[in-house]
Order: sequence, then C-alpha cells, then structure tokens
Amino acid sequence: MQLDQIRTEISDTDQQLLALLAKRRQLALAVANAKLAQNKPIRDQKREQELLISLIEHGKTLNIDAQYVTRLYHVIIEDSVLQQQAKIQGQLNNLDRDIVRVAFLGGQGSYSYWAAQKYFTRRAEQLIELGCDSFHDIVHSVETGHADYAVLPIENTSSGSINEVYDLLQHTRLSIVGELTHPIAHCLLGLEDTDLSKIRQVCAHPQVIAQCSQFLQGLANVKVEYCDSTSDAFSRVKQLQDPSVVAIGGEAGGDLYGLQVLTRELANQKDNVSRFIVVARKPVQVAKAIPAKTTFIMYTGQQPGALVDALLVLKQHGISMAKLESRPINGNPWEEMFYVDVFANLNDYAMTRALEELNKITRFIKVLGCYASEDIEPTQVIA
Ligand SMILES: O=C(O)C(=O)C[C@]1(C(=O)O)C=C[C@@H](O)C=C1
Repeated sequence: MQLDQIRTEISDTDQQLLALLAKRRQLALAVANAKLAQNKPIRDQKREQELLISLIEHGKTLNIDAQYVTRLYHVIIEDSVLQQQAKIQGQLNNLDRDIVRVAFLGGQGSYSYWAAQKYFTRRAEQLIELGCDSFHDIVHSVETGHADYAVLPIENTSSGSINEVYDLLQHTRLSIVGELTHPIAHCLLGLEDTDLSKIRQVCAHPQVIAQCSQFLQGLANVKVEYCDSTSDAFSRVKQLQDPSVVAIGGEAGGDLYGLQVLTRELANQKDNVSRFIVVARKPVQVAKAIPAKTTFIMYTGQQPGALVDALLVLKQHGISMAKLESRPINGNPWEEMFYVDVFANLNDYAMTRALEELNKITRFIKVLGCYASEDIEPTQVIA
C-alpha cells in the first residue's frame, strides 16, 4: 500500500474510534439515569475492575499490552464518571443552561482559561469568557452578576496554597459549587528565532515563577518580569517581538500566540497539578450518588487545644479531612482562620451533627460550599 492509502485507512480507523467513544459516552449517561432510579452510586469499582481485567485479557489476544489497555481505560472511565456526575448535578440543581458566563484569570491561553474550558465543556453549550486581571476582579464580577461563575486556582502541588484566593473566600458570599484538577506543564516559550543562550528577560505570573524557582535560579543575568497572568506573559512576548524575551506557560496557550516551545518540564515537581474551585452566587446540592466535598471556615479562638477539639468532632463523626489550611484574620494579629475541606455531603446526617457541635465550640463558622468531588481515582486491578 502507498503511504497516502495507509494514512487514509488510519484516519478512517481514528474516526471509527471516536464514533465508538461517543457511543460509549451516551451509554454511560443512560447508566447514570438507571442508577439514579435505583439509588445506586455512580462509581462501581467492582464493575470497573471486571471490565478492565476482561479487556486486558482480550488485549493479549490482539497483541495489545496490558499497560496500554490500562492507560486508555483510565482516561475513558474518568470521562465516563465525570460526564455522569455533571449530568446528575445539572439535573438536581436545574443547571442545564445553554450559555454560561465564566470569569477567570487572564485571557485565552492562561491556565485558568483551560481549566474553565475543561469544567464547562461538560456543562454548557456555549461559554462567554470573561478574562480578568486579578482574583479580586474575578470574584467581584460574579458578585455583581456580570458573570455566572468564577474559576479560581486554589492550590498547586509545587507552590502550595494560593493565599490570595483563600483570603477572598473569607469575605465573599459566593459559594463553592465545583472543583477540578488540571495538570500544569510549564514550558519556556519564545519567538521562532529565539536563541536560548541570548535570553534577557522571562515573563511569567508570580505563581508560575514560584513553581519554576529552581529552573529560574539556574538562569544567570536574566530579568524576571512579573505578569498578571500567563496569557499576559504570552502577549507581552508577542507584542515586543524581541527574541531575547520569553514567557513561561503551557504549550497549548503559547500556541495561540504563535510562540514556540524552547524547553519543557520547568516546574520544581514533576507532577505539577493545580486544583481549581468553581464559585457561584447560589450554592448547589450534591446528589447522594456522587462523592461530595464540603469546605467550611472556622475561627476556634486561641484557648489551648481549641483546634484539636474541633478536629475531634470530625473524627467522632467519622468524617475524613481532605485539607486543612490557616490564614491570618485581617485586623486581629496572630489569630488564624482555619479552612477545612472534608469528604462529606453537607446533607449527610454525620456532617449536620458535626457542624452543630462545631457551632457550639467555635467562635465563628461558615460553610463555603458543598460540591461534587472530581478526584477520580484510577481503577485498581487486584493482581
Ligand atoms: O456500568 C456502570 O455502572 C457505569 O456507570 C459505567 C462505567 C463505565 O464507564 O464503564 C462508569 C462508572 C462505573 O464506575 C462503572 C462503569
């Protein structure tokens, strides 16, 4: 066969694969409704294990190795579970809207832009993108009704918590209605004729600079320019048309600005992932069929053992904590507000009781939201 002929067949095969994946998605959505009717949880790890084992076996007869099958399967199952969750949440909260207005940091190509695309592609026909210059403006645009949702980065595996976002959550009446994680693969990006040895200036967002600190320390005589967002860094490089000026950001984002990848994997940690939260004016309920997280803030006071006592309440009700963070309270030096993420639905009996008890022993407590957990653990195959 000629090269062109073979390629045509490959393209045809890929189209068939896509059509089959689309069909599988539709079947998964039908399963979601059947499960709701039968009061069953969305995730069924036993079914996943059986499927994966049988696929691995079948793969062997087709000369497809187990690792390849497993990798593909993880992607397919993650999509299946997230599609089902989004559909059920949409139905429960009457969220099925054609057009949503979403505020996020930066413009097209910023990491927050991709996170917003990823989250809402399962939830809306059309996105109106409202890029903002600061976290404050993002929150404000939802508070004032200019946007329906905001997507905000809250933590990163390399640079840790994003304090500015935590502080904004303390003072807003918005609720957390969703979360997602997004891999952050930092690259050095520049104009086509950039010579790595002649770089003079690197443009990046402060969070990105923190996540790539080790790489940046290794660059001698290079000025680091702080930018409002990753997309701001891209547009500066594009506008300046100076090959000695480069940006740090994601490859897909840089591509939108015609920038070339010069080096990859700049983050201090290999697994560089950011967690984003989605906030809105109205809280949502999470269906029982879906694993939920609840986030609340509390001020315990400074008496000895106050935090331990509060955490013991969670323990006594069998509630696991996903994260504990503390932030200073404005105007009260050395006093701390605690932010607690727990694996629990706000409507669970245990969670209701725990909050009642916490209410009695803390000086201040406020629920920031209850939302579907999008942490989809890969299917475990028991050897
Ligand atoms: O069969 C089901 O119960 C489904 O929900 C479908 C499916 C899948 O996509 O294969 C997805 C999630 C479950 O954990 C198990 C399997």
